Amino acid sequence: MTSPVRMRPEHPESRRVDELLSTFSLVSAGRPADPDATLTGVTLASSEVVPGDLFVAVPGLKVHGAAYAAQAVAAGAVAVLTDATGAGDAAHLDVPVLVSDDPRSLAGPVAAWVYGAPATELVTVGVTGTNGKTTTTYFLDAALRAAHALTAVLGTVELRVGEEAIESPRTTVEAPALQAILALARERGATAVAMEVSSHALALGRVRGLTFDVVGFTNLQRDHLDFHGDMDGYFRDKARLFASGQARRGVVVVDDEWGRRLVAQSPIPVESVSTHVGADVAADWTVVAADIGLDGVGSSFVLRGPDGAEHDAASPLPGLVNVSNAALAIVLAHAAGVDLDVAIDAVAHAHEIPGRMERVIERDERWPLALVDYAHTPDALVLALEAVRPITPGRLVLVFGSDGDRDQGKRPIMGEIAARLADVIVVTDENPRSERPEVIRSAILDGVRAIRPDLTDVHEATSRAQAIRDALSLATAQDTVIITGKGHEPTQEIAGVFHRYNDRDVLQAAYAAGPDQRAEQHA
Ligand SMILES: CC(=O)N[C@H]1[C@@H](OP(=O)(O)OP(=O)(O)OC[C@H]2O[C@@H](n3ccc(=O)[nH]c3=O)[C@H](O)[C@@H]2O)O[C@H](CO)[C@@H](O)[C@@H]1O[C@H](C)C(=O)N[C@@H](C)C(=O)N[C@H](CCC(=O)O)C(=O)O
Ligand SMILES: Nc1ncnc2c1ncn2[C@@H]1O[C@H](COP(=O)(O)OP(=O)(O)OP(=O)(O)O)[C@@H](O)[C@H]1O
Repeated sequence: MTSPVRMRPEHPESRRVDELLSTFSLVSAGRPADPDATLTGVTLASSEVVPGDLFVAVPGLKVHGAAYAAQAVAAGAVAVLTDATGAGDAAHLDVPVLVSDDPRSLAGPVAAWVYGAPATELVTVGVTGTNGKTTTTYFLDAALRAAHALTAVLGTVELRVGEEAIESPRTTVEAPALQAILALARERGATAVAMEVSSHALALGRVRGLTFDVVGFTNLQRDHLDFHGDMDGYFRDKARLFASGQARRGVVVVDDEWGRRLVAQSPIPVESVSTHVGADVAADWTVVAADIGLDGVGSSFVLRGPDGAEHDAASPLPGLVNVSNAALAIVLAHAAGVDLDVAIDAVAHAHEIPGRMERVIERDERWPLALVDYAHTPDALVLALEAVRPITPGRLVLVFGSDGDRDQGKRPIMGEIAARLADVIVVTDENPRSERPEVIRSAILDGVRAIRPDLTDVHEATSRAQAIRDALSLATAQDTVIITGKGHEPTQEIAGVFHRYNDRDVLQAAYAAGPDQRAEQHA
């Protein structure tokens, strides 16, 4: 995977180590700070150190970063910021060691300081929620692009500044990497940034040191309970984005109780958006009518603003959830200073988003329609299947699995959903990680069996690529094949190894091999 190291300013500002000490009231351990020593960057990972960096050594869930301080210094780190425990390990190093009670929380503010507070020169918008962050962020970027000459978009799919993009290592990068990217964006002349903010990022302080101009909330659904404990804990972590000092104002979708709770308790001013037509939820912005296009291309809807004026709008992706994402993106862009009509028009014409209801094979007389979607939670799976049903004259063929080392409870639930809403099911692997893949598949199949005890039209494939080929060979041209769970992901993680793998590539290779090959497989 490409590292975010490349996303750094070419001409960084420099800061003196002794100033860092006084600005953040740090205690010095080990060698005293040389008054001439300067810092030009910050990192949390020894493997990403660039000469001139401050290495922030934090206590992790697995190891203490201070164990890698010597490696960081060998790679060019000029100082180490750590806690009292880490200071013991780092004291012998030939660089100043600065001590704080909570170096992880300081990493963002310190990086913002080193890079010269880049966010203050950018319009910054952050989007959180279980589902829809990526989609909303891309819709939002389309609207920001209509008003700004250059923008950046940061999230699960990629880290993009203008036309320069790299694969993203995760949804929200570590705080120092984020500040470096913001500094690069500013250096390149970008004036607006749309980014996804995961609950892990909020829990681990990755957006500290950045005050967003506007933040958005999509929804809260069951996910990541392995990390956050329960839904209340998950909500508390998400709600951290809506805090004074973290954001100036917010926009919240109030379709679920969590959104309504967030509005009720938010310490920052928020606007609410209700997107379920007829739900009768009081909100500042309301989707009062929606025409969910049966062509699977998109939907049109009417958005009523706080002044009562009604606006014709559209989502370029199918399904009700994308009406919700489009409405949120429009209101976020407007709150971030984009003219409302400009935002509505730009969102309606937003480009396709990798792995989000992405149509890879179009239906013709020989091929089924085949799509890739990132749905990997029970609710998202329901929505994805419901979105494609109206555009499926024949049977709905679903290929899916569930991640290893992640929430185990959702496996049978997703199996049940598949059995209820799809006609033909191919259960396969997602990212098994350290778990045995057959154990994961078996948990999913338990759920399938609860609805379809005889397992009619249910298949199991040990290789995901084979599962996709199987699905294509099972499908007729009237059917729709939908592959959920991995979306744009460029790798599959099996037993600690990341294999290059992408659902879209497999579909395209099968398509390139031709329908005859498909028929042969069928035979
Ligand atoms: C659960 C979680 O988020 N863990 C994060 C946490 O890891 P950790 O506390 O276990 O760190 P550790 O491995 O003990 O290492 C401690 C410190 O030593 C450093 N280190 C470690 C080894 C080394 O060789 N050199 C080195 O410098 C590490 O960079 C780290 O700073 O801190 C590390 C950096 O400080 C993160 O890289 C790591 O994210 C891991 C990789 C991860 O997979 N996170 C996922 C779950 C995540 O954040 N996902 C969300 C999206 C979720 C979603 O919505 O789907 C995301 O934003 O991507
Ligand atoms: N507003 C929404 N409500 C519920 N489900 C949605 C919504 N938007 C998208 N989805 C479903 O969730 C899946 C993930 O969408 P998207 O990638 O936009 O979300 P995300 O928040 O970025 O997810 P992740 O954090 O896992 O990367 C989509 O493939 C779709 O099936």
